Amino acid sequence: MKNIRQFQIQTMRWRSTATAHTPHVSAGSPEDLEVNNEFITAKHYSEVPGPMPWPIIGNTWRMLPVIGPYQISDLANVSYILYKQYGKIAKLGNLVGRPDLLFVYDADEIEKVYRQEGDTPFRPSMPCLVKYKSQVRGQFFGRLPGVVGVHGEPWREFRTKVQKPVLQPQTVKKYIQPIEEVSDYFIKRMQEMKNENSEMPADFDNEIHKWALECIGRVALDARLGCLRPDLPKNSEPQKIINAAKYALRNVALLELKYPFWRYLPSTLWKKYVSNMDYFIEICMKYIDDAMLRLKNKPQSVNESELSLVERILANESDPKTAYILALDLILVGIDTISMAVCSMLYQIATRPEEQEKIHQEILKILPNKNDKLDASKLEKMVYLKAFIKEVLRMYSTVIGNGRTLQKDMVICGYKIPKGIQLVFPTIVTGNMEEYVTDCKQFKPERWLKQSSGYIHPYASLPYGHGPRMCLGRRFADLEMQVFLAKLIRSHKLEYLHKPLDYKVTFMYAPDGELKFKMTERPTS
Ligand code: HEM
Repeated sequence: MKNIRQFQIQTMRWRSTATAHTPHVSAGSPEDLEVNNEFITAKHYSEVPGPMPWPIIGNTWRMLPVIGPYQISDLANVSYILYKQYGKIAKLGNLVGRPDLLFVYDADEIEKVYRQEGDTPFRPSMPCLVKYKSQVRGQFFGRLPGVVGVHGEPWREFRTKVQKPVLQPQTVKKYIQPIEEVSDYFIKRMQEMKNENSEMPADFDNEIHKWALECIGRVALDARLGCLRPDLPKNSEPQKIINAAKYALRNVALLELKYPFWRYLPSTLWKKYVSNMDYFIEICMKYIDDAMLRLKNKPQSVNESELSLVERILANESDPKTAYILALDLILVGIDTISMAVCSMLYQIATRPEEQEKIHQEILKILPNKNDKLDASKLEKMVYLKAFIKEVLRMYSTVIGNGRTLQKDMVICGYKIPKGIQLVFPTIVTGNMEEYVTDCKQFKPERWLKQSSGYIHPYASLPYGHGPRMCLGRRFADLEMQVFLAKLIRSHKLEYLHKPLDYKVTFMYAPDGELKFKMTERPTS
């Protein structure tokens, strides 16, 4: 709020001088002049349209149970409603304990913000995690507490250390075979899970979470955690890790928007959040410690290309804590995101037989024999499957939007927006706007193929975000989805024979209901 007040005083000053200067540009080049003119002619921040705040409680009441019209589970619709009511920029202001939220639905303006974000972009999500990492368990996390819920220089320093090993295609390729092994085993388990109608159990989404944790275990810990064992008890450690990671992510929106009072008083929800995080770290650390011990005792590989992700990080780092903290971050955000994306992919495949057949035919050509194994060049050839994945993420973006806290004043959609405001880029809306995507209402994976004639604005559908802060796990996420779907559809036909499901926001946006897919083995060739 202090920033907004400063900004208002500043803009009053600009208005009172005929040859106004903005605080961050000096009139010189034609571009500077253009920016200056933009600031002079832009409308004041207070004129940005949006729902009227109530006295004292502002707009937070809109998220409250019963009386509030905005439900967290319905945030995707709220994004649409704000767009329909107010246009390409809408302000949800006067929220308890937090800066205003400014929804931007203009892909050109989104591009402008991303292009100017500098090398320490600020993604405002999860202030509860910021407080947990920096204050509640500040001693444990230390000076470089990872990337999630970390900002400024500490974020940049940590991200620089891990960026190359995590995103290097060479490292990712090393995991094709391990992810294939985990996925093959999971598909076998799915066959065993089938009921008398050949359908998956009602809690199949939990089984997908186990597959996701098993994949992350291979990537971040070099270990098979045994999550897919048929006899895994409900109170097993892997299941507890899944529950704790889900709890941590799924309560962020509640803590941030519905019950933000933890900022002032340690509310029950906040205390639960802290004890859940403590518990999550305690169990994960056991597995991470085991992994580190195993790696320490393993004969050193001289060839860098042989090294796993963790080994690469350990080889470049004198402090093993980097590998520990990276593993915690990847496990925390890498289970529920990919699992809910896979739930969405499976639902779309099962309910779109024509597209499923195209995927099947493509995979058959690439893997003609039942026991053929995958490699990088085969995955490369799966252009239709990759396009299908992109199209699901466009129409049903698993993460419904991204955000940035403005680090300098900017003109957006013709309004002067002060530093400190939190921008929301609702991918779920912009990815479905005709202006940015030709025939946006049609599900058309072909639009992503090279020869397609349709138009897609490059900043309208960004499921993994953009720029230096873009999703750190995106290469693994793409690999895991591709490998699992390719292997499943190569060998099985998938159907969904129940009432159509609606999509809902938990933290992720995914089908809401029991995923009782029918799975029929295809004749082997
Ligand atoms: C389909 C699945 C996934 C989607 C849609 C997704 C989406 C996103 C988005 C939108 C961001 C914010 C990026 C930005 O600010 O520009 C993000 C950040 C992040 N994601 Fe993902 N993600 C997925 C899977 C994963 C997986 C599997 C992992 C871990 C293995 C992961 C790890 C991360 C991390 C660590 C960050 C924080 C990066 C930073 O702040 O530096 N994600 N993800």
